[in-house]
Amino acid sequence: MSEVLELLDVSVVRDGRPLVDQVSWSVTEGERWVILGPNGAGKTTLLNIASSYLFPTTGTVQILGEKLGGVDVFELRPRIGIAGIALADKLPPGQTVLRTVLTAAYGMTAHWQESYEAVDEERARAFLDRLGMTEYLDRRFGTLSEGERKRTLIARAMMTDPELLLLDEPAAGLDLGGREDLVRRLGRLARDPYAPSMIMVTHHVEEIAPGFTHVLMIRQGKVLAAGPIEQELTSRNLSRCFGLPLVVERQGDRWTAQGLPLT
Ligand SMILES: Nc1ncnc2c1ncn2[C@@H]1O[C@H](COP(=O)(O)OP(=O)(O)OP(=O)(O)O)[C@@H](O)[C@H]1O
Repeated sequence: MSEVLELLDVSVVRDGRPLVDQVSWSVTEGERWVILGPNGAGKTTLLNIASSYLFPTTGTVQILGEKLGGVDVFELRPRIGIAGIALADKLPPGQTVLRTVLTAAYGMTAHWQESYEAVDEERARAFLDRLGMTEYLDRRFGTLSEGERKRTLIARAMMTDPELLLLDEPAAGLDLGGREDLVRRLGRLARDPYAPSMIMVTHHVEEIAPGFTHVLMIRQGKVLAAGPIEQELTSRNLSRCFGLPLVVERQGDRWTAQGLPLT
């Protein structure tokens, strides 16, 4: 098993303040990680490092065996799939869902003159189908609901056959049905042995799909806990992470958390 991601003593400092503070973390091939933490904790900053878009102020980062700073990021990036809100804003709203997914195969956000291979189109249709988007192939991306947009972005991220898949709050803004539908689909992906290693940022333990194996908890840029989910996703760790008394429970293969009542 090889390391997919390795951060050693990584800090990101802006305006004299560490957004990520001496983080050491490694993700091994096949693992599925959840990053949990309150608003402003540094979760997206960590994902931006993992996607090679942000270089740390200090420390070293290895992504898919390549050292950040010593590798051409344009060769590295196609090996990483990213589904996040920031990307959604960069995609042309007038482009169809199918085109939106297809353009990922060529590492671009809009389609110009490139001719797509039939095999690419088949792949795009297959990923969209797995995410329940078959009925929307010809719809314009900009007209999709938030849930439909998120599922399209995940299909898009899978297009390049990435070795590492990064999901930034995939269930944020979804209604209960939409969340549960997405969690089921992510669960299927997480348990697929051929699926890439995965890192998902979330605010809610209810959004952790079955099949996720590890959790990293971060608060004010510092890692509070990192390791196997059954070991680290405890009431104690979660309470420290979010800064109030919380009780976390496992129900079957899902998680729930509640604050303790005020006395
Ligand atoms: N370029 C920047 N310059 C200064 N501060 C920044 C910059 N980018 C992010 N920050 C700050 O760094 C902190 C961590 O941001 P980050 O987006 O990583 O948090 P997060 O855990 O993803 O938060 P959320 O859950 O709200 O999305 C925040 O306080 C944010 O305001």
